[in-house]
Amino acid sequence: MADTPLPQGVGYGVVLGLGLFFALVMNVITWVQARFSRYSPSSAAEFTAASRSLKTGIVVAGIVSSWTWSLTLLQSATQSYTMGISGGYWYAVGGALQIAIFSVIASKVKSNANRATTFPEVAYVRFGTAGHLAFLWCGLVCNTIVSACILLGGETVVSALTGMNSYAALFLIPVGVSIYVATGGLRATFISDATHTFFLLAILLCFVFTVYTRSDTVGSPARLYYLLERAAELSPVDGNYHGSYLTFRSRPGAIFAVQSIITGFGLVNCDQGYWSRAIASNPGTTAKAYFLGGFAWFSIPFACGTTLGLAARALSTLPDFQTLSPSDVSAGLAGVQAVTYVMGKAGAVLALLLVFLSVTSALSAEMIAVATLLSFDVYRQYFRPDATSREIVTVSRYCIAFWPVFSGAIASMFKAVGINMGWLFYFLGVATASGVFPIALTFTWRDLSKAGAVAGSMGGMAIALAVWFAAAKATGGKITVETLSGQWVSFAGNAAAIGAGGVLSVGLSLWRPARFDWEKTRNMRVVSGESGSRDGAIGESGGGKDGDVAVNEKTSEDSDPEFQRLQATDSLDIKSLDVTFRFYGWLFALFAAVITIIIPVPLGAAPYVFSRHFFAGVVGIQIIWLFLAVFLAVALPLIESRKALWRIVRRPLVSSVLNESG
Ligand SMILES: NC(N)=O
Repeated sequence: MADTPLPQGVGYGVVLGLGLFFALVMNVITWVQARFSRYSPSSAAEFTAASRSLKTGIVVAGIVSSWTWSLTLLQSATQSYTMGISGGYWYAVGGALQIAIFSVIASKVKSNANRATTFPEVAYVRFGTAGHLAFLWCGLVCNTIVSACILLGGETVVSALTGMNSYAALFLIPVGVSIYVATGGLRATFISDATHTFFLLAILLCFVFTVYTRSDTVGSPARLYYLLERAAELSPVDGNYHGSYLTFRSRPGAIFAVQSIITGFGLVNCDQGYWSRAIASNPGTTAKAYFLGGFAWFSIPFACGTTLGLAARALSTLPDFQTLSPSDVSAGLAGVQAVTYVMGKAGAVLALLLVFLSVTSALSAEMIAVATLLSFDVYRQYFRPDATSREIVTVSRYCIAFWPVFSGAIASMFKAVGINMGWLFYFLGVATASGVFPIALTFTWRDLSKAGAVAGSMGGMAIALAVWFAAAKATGGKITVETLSGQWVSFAGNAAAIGAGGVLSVGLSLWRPARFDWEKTRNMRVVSGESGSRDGAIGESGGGKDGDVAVNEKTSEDSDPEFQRLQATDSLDIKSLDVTFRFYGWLFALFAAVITIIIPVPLGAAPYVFSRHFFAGVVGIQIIWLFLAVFLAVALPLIESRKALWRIVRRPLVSSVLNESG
């Protein structure tokens, strides 16, 4: 994009002004909550795990918002722009499956390691230092690449729309986020997530309605259909049936489907953020929240692909639509250019806000995840085993201050050597998917051995990198940024990562099974000196009352609330958790079968290009799905927290009246 639709000042205004405004609002909320509810962010359990007591709606909002990266919005549109409607669909499948499968894994986390805070901690109990360091490495690699990817997506859009200096954007975007995360901890990220999700979905709905009902250039599914037919004549998709953008019979779509699913599995398993959320939620609500979160999140990349990506391709047939260079497309600018063309400056401002919101909420989740890993698995594990709750919170805050600088520097290095967000997306699977089997099996399979866990995660990563480089050399003659991002090359790296991780971890464990006793992880030690719970906070759970898993409360002589909490949660009803595990196992299998087989396979197997009516039906489903997401991620948290919100609003009012009259 040569000219920028907005002045540079708008870029700085949004990045710094809006970022600091959010920080201020979140600080006020955190202060009010610490003052008028029972949760204080000075406790480690509250800071890193939100006292493990959040309700379904707020966890759904957190999951949707933290899983909606700049990459989600931009790359899904790019995929549909380049390979047609199946691109955005497969992007959505890839991410939604991984979130939804956590509903199954989460029951196992609860029943087998409810006292854990991080996934490497559990590896330490099961496999000792080697397992701990291997998993910690996987976690840190994942958080580093994801943070860089999120920042590069945000930077590309901010500088393309406003001309803001790229390196300034990379370092300034995280400033406001780090302030509110450092003060409020995980619960602050959940609350900001819910707010972000509301605006994000509202902006997305605005784009969808403008493109399909109000725009002079598109304005209806029928007109978009007509323009896409022309686009297929002018620049047909190599490997698609009749070169059409409206078919699932697509070779690049099929390759991307596999890549997207592998990458998604690698990302959620290696990202501490998703384990934190599994732990933070009430046992009765965790599984439900993950399933609903995956279902709601699907609507976002699906809409970005089907609306923004396809609109960009359709508009490219018009003479006054600015041509996108291959690097613009790879950097994720297709969708942004489409809304800017359709809505003018208003579209540019909304796109800027949309991407900025997604960057900040996703980055806040990454920051808290990294701070949790560094404070629990480095500081407490290797430097200060008797660290108190307060010390852990202090170290977490230093880590949150450090992470923006570190990830900004890494992203700048990538930028300087010509690596953009799209390239990193393909690299993510290569770098993380070897951890999928070893990490997931750590919580679910007692026979997983130390050799299997370490060789699977670390050996798998080494094999994946070797295969990736070899494939680039074999197909492109040399190893360059460009040859490494070829579709078959990254497919080979992704497949090697998940395959080698799986074969090594399962194979070595079958050879010498560990026969692990889950009581050891159920009795893990927790941080000493936990306290800080008072009563009633935003998103607070009803003590398991609304859940589908029984929690047998026990009374204790001990006055420490954290001790009492553990007494209660340690007596989780394992049988009920097994029922939850089986229920969500079946539900997940059904969801996976529908979105990966029942819908796309017949569509892809048949020599079929969507008819005009069929396409209009898909657009309708897309809109209904977005509204369902609004209900699950915006309305539900408000409905569930209405009493706590009212208490928080009422207490300052009552105390100020009492102060005045006293
Ligand atoms: N969060 C993802 N995979 O977009």
